[in-house]
Amino acid sequence: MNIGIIGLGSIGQMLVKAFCKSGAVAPEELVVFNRTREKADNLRAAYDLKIADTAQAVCNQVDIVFVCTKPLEILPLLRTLSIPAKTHVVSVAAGVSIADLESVHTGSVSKVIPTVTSSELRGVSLFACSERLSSEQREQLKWLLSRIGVAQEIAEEEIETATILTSSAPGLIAGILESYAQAAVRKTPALSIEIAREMLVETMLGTATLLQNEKLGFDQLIERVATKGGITEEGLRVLGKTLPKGFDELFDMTASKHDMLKQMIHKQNSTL
Ligand SMILES: NC(=O)c1ccc[n+]([C@@H]2O[C@H](COP(=O)([O-])OP(=O)(O)OC[C@H]3O[C@@H](n4cnc5c(N)ncnc54)[C@H](O)[C@@H]3O)[C@@H](O)[C@H]2O)c1
Ligand code: PRO
Repeated sequence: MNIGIIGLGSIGQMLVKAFCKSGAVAPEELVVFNRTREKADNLRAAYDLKIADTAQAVCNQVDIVFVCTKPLEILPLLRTLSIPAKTHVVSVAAGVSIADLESVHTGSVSKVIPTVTSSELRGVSLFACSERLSSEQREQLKWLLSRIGVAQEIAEEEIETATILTSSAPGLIAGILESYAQAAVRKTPALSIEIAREMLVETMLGTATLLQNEKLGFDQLIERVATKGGITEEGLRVLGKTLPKGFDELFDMTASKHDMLKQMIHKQNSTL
């Protein structure tokens, strides 16, 4: 199976690394193109993949192509290409819908929202497929994504909220952890920020492992940690007062950003 990747930024490079690391794809089966050639050359130093000279050249020689450019770059790029109808086009862009993709490609299209944690073969890739997909194409996509983490098929109307739980989450969690560490050091300046960060990372890994291995619910873990009348209970009370409002705002603002992006994409599509 030949797989194309157009755009080798954070997510395009992650896909190359994850597909190779998982063994899902042999490097020789990958055909890549990036606007700046240097990124492709750097990857080539580690993986024996093929570098195409143009995006069109990628599309001419693959069964499935992952387009990993920014949301506003996807449709203009796809419009310049003559993509064989048998080629399955997968967009990873937030805000670009299946209908948008179907307006620029006569063949099968899918929307995937990957996550950077797939470079560790962990995390959730969201996917939604067009009705044009054959069952083989759908199974192939699901298989590829399940090799680099959990492949979660999802209705398009749910994908934006789910993106915040899966794809944005590593960045959001890092932001939460930084704020957690900074607050600890503000409280106790003798504590080093580096040690505070290390303690949180190890604790987060332990927490996730415990939840998963013992199949604990969040409420069960809370009960195990929070001694009745103890310290953690007090911390949870504070979180219960402050976090719901903050998380509601987070989902509202990221939904607004998705809406803004979709409007720009539709405006762009109607003027092209
Ligand atoms: N970063 C994430 O965690 C993440 C997660 C899910 C989805 N996405 C989506 O992935 C896409 C890329 O995001 P990113 O964070 O990797 O951005 P990025 O800016 O790191 O990468 C974009 C890459 O596309 C290349 N590019 C631009 N136009 C091109 C063209 N015409 N032909 C070939 N290459 C071209 C750029 O040179 C760059 O290397 C976005 O649409 C984003 O919504 C990102
Ligand atoms: N990274 C992309 C963004 O921040 C999409 C979800 C994760 O826009």
